[in-house]
Amino acid sequence: MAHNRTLELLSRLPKVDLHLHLDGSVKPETILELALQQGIDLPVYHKEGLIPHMRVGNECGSLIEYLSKFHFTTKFMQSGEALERIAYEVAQQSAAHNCKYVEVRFAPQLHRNNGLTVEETIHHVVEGMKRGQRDYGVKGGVIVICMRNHSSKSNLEVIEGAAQFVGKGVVAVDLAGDEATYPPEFFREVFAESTRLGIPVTIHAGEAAGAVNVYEAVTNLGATRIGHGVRLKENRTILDMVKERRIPLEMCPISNIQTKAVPGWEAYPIREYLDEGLLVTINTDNPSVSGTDITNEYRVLADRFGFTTPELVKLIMNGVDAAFLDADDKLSLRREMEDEIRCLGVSM
Ligand SMILES: O=c1[nH]cnc2c1ncn2[C@H]1C[C@H](O)[C@@H](CO)O1
Ligand SMILES: [Zn+2]
Repeated sequence: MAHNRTLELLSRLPKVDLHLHLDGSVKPETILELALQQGIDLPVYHKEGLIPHMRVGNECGSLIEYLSKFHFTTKFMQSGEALERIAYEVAQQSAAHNCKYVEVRFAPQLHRNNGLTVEETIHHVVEGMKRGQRDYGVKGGVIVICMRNHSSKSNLEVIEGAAQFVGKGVVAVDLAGDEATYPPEFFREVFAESTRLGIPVTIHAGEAAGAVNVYEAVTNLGATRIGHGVRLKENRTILDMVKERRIPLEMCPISNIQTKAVPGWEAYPIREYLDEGLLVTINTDNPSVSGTDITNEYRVLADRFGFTTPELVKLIMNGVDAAFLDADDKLSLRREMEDEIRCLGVSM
């Protein structure tokens, strides 16, 4: 186990989180308050009792089971006010772990039950993050998600909505949901539109299905980053392509074990990928569903794989390199983080 000094250092190191879902980052306390405000019944009225409804347990057997937890939370995320509040609270929670930059992703079509438009949902999430940046100093960007189980029409609406906010808070678009049932080739038409509009793309791939999905995402959907990519190790040729093109992998260790992207920690390829020279980044995916936070992700890696402090710093700085930021903003984030790391007495 990482002893106290390592844990203390991990929590103080400046970090980034590039893969975090808004609807997987809701505090149970917030659900309690939103339910009262919105007049929605809850199964229980105390924080501890809500956790089992929001979080997966050790017995989680698949991505499908993992995804079932989101139905509970999204019921409370159907107003602009709720979206803004939850985005704001992501910045608050990020600051508590010295996370300097966070890319928050959400699927607009899951938040329209009470009549919000796609653009309105995006507007409120952007506003919440802006307010979070003002109050907590956490910089951020929004990634707008298309869902695998939605129609092309619905996903095209999402791309068009996202395009309105590029340069005004939105940094990319994504594809999430049940990967095994809906392979990436079903979405060529949708992502042809994001390419046409010049919006950067990241795709969840190689999580609940094989490496060919990573190939499809990069070559036909225009992905310049990959969500997870855990199963890339199953195909040497595709792994080499990802390496040559310097496509960052947004890995989310705790979530990847829970969804059974690999059978267990002994099969988790992070050490292999780092040694191969792949651009691996560490992220949380869904703090409230996975019961994790960004410090915990690094702690688990230190414990399970014996990563040294310089290796952990390398993983952190890979995240800065992979961020959907323009060159100037990336350089200033990099400098700010390097200065802070040096101040902690860690050599770079
Ligand atoms: O790890 C994931 N893989 C695929 N889909 C996911 C993952 N985590 C969350 N989602 C889905 C469920 C959410 O409701 C949706 C939008 O954030 O994205
Ligand atoms: Zn995800």
